Amino acid sequence: MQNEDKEIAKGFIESLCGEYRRHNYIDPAFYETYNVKRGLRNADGTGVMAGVTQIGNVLGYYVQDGERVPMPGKLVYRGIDVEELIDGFMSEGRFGFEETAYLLLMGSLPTRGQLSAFQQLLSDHRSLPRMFTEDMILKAPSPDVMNKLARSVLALYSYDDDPDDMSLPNQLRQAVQLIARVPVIVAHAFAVKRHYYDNESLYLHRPQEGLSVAENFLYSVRHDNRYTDQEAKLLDLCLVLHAEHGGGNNSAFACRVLSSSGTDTYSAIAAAVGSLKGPRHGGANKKVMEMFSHIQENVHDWKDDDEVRAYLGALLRKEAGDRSGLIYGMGHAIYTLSDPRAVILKRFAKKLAATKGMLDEFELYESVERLTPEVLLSVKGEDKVVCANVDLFSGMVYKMMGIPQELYTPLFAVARMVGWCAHRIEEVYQPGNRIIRPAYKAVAPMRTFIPLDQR
Ligand SMILES: CC(=O)SCCNC(=O)CCNC(=O)[C@H](O)C(C)(C)COP(=O)(O)OP(=O)(O)OC[C@H]1O[C@@H](n2cnc3c(N)ncnc32)[C@H](O)[C@@H]1OP(=O)(O)O
Ligand SMILES: O=C([O-])CC(=O)C(=O)O
Repeated sequence: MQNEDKEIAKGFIESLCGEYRRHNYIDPAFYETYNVKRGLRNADGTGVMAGVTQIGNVLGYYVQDGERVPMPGKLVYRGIDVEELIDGFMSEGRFGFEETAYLLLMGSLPTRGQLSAFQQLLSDHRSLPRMFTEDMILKAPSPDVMNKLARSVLALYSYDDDPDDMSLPNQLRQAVQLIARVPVIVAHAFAVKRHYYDNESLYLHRPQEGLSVAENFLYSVRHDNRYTDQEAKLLDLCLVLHAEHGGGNNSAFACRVLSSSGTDTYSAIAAAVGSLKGPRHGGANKKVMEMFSHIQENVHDWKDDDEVRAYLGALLRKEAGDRSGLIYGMGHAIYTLSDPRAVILKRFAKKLAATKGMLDEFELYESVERLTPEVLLSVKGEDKVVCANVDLFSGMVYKMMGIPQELYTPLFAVARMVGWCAHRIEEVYQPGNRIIRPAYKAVAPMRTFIPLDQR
């Protein structure tokens, strides 16, 4: 398009925006008038009950005499407290992500034999279809790895001999294949992104037989393939912590909504990837890093609470940062006093910061965690109990491991793929499940059609 035509098109779009604004305002008071559950949340902030699941449970409050009472957060996978699960495999010195994937998909902890057969199955399904990287990743690069991941998941449909077969064996095969392949897709999409957008050399590593998901990931994204056992075990822990979060989180629910229509696995999972990319959901881990670079640039004395408080206030008033009005890494739909994953990650972040000489930065994160509730109260009058969520410290851990920022949200997707697949299969196989179809209160008044020359 010529520059002049671009200007005309821009002017027309601006006039369309004015037209849109004139006819499309919805008064927020309607939510109360019509008792509409904004964000599918009840008036007390609890989520509307939209389904039944055996996969994961997220506890952040209890209800007493009709009141929501805050409590320390708990995350439960298939009835097992995640903290107990982690202690279990870590104390025995093994990787836990594959075991967690088996637990979440199947509903029971694997025996030694089942675990090694499952690891082998993942390994056998890891390689991408012939020419997939060349045709689907290299030829249409994206500056955003999550965008490339969503498109690649969708593209896998055309490489699958039975993409629409809804039988359990086929659904499980697709789930295992996706869990195994997504780390490879992410590694290749990242390499291609660096090559095309950052003018870096291109290297594409093949996954190695016998390595865990965490080891293979580090092996693939590093040009020299090198990693330490300590790094791989820490990444494995991060993957376990991000693997699942109940049926109501935005991406799992998106996956369940699509699955309830009877659509194929790739469509449902691509939608979940798209949801996770959002900055209020998994994309927050990348936003946390951007936010801290703004804080670090603009707050001169990181130890001065008044200065930090003032900057957080400016963030909330949309006067600083990305002007979204959000303090990323803080707040959660369910957790109140604490997010158990943030508690664990904070512990590791502190240990790593001490060894890397980054304690000042760690303490700044702690100040943001400590000061956000009072700033939310003073700026927005919001007195809900808010805590750090999983995204506050995960990025700092990844940063100290030398993992590039573009991979933070994709790593979340690598882990959450397990939860999405488990929720999809549950949605498809629950007897009595119906298409998910909530209602929207229509508020536009009726009017008559006006012929074109009379408008
Ligand atoms: C993996 C994950 O998805 S974890 C979450 C990652 N997201 C973030 O870190 C982004 C920052 N946090 C947030 O935006 C929110 O806390 C969410 C999206 C996580 C949860 O949102 P909600 O369930 O609506 O939170 P809640 O009911 O506590 O919100 C009450 C109000 O406080 C605001 N609020 C809550 N947390 C924050 C925050 N961190 N920064 C600014 N405002 C906040 C909400 O926007 C809402 O305001 P509104 O009434 O004007 O709409
Ligand atoms: O549960 C939610 O709303 C968000 C989520 O997925 C998580 O915290 O991991």
